[in-house]
Amino acid sequence: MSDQTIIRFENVTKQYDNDPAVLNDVSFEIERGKFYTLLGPSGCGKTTILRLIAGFISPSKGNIYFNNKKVNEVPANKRQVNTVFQDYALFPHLNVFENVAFGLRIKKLKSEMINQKVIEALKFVNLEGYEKREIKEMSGGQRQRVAIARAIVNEPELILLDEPLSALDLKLRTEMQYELRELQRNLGITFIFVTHDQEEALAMSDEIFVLNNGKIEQSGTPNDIYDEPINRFVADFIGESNIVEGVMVEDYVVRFTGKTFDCVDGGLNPNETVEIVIRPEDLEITSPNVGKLKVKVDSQLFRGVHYEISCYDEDGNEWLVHSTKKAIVGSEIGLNFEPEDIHVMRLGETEEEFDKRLEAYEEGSYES
Ligand SMILES: Nc1ncnc2c1ncn2[C@@H]1O[C@H](COP(=O)(O)OP(=O)(O)OP(=O)(O)O)[C@@H](O)[C@H]1O
Repeated sequence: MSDQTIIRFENVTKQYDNDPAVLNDVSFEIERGKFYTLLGPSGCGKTTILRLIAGFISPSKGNIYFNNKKVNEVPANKRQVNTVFQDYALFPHLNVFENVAFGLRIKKLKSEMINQKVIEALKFVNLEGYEKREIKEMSGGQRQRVAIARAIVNEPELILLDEPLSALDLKLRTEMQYELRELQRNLGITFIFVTHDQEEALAMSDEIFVLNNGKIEQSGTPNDIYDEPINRFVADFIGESNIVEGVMVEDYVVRFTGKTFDCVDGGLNPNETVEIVIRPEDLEITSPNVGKLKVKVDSQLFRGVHYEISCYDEDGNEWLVHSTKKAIVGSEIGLNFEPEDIHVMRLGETEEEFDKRLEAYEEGSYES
């Protein structure tokens, strides 16, 4: 554990009543001053993690530490945490100023102090001058900023954001992604952000936790997760992928679609069955006799920045290609890629096993 750790989950399981566990033996650490994203499909347990951190619910098993102190039973109002909810949960009968001032009034701060802090928080979210406005007179994006001002005015150590951008249209959503990221950097407070939108997670986060069925499948920087997904779920969930079965020949050599290719992976057993991921943007279109793979173009969609081309090889595997070059539907083309574009995944490997294998392999001491 580093000195920077603010939250630590130690083998946390959460079960509601006698239902099956919605979080299952989850362990992770959150560091000070970073932007984290919990990413995963509906029902995977993202909100449950936020509610455990906020103190709205307690774990069924395991421990939660806040600044190295166990807080399993510490109530929400005794934690230095503020939550921005999906619907913002603003008070419709109070104006902008009073919405932001609410928590400070409960703490019984002097009115000059409240004034100063509220104005400062509104300045931070670019809403200076909006103090007297009614909530119903504010747009979706502005309401979002009021909710954030209400969270930061309390100077929490941690801000939790539960899908705060999901109600906004695409343009405003993109704008708010920039704003939120900028705000987090300027404040230096840890943000934990929940989304099921993978592009949003990749764009905003220092670190992403990919969740599935109450477990963390993989955690890491956006680059780590995009470039080295550890299994089919992560590869599929983060971006689009071509996934085919293969066999490891030896370190740096893998066989798939009946051919042998150089790759950059190792630490696997010879003849071990593996899964291969190649991202659509890493496939380059060339003539059929030159390409490493020969495929037939099945369909093509223009996506603005690229064509999305669906092809099939002779074994019936589908290959999705993102290319600025147009292809002809029904024609044969070749596909090229570099050794580092091939990502090899060991079947059923956990994140811990993956990290250990990589470490041992890089140190040259791997024994399988
Ligand atoms: N109070 C509760 N009582 C019983 N089951 C619950 C309760 N709250 C959540 N659950 C269940 O726990 C599971 C995880 O829910 P959670 O809200 O954490 O998921 P999520 O990943 O945030 O989903 P979404 O993206 O849809 O909000 C779901 O199956 C949900 O039905």
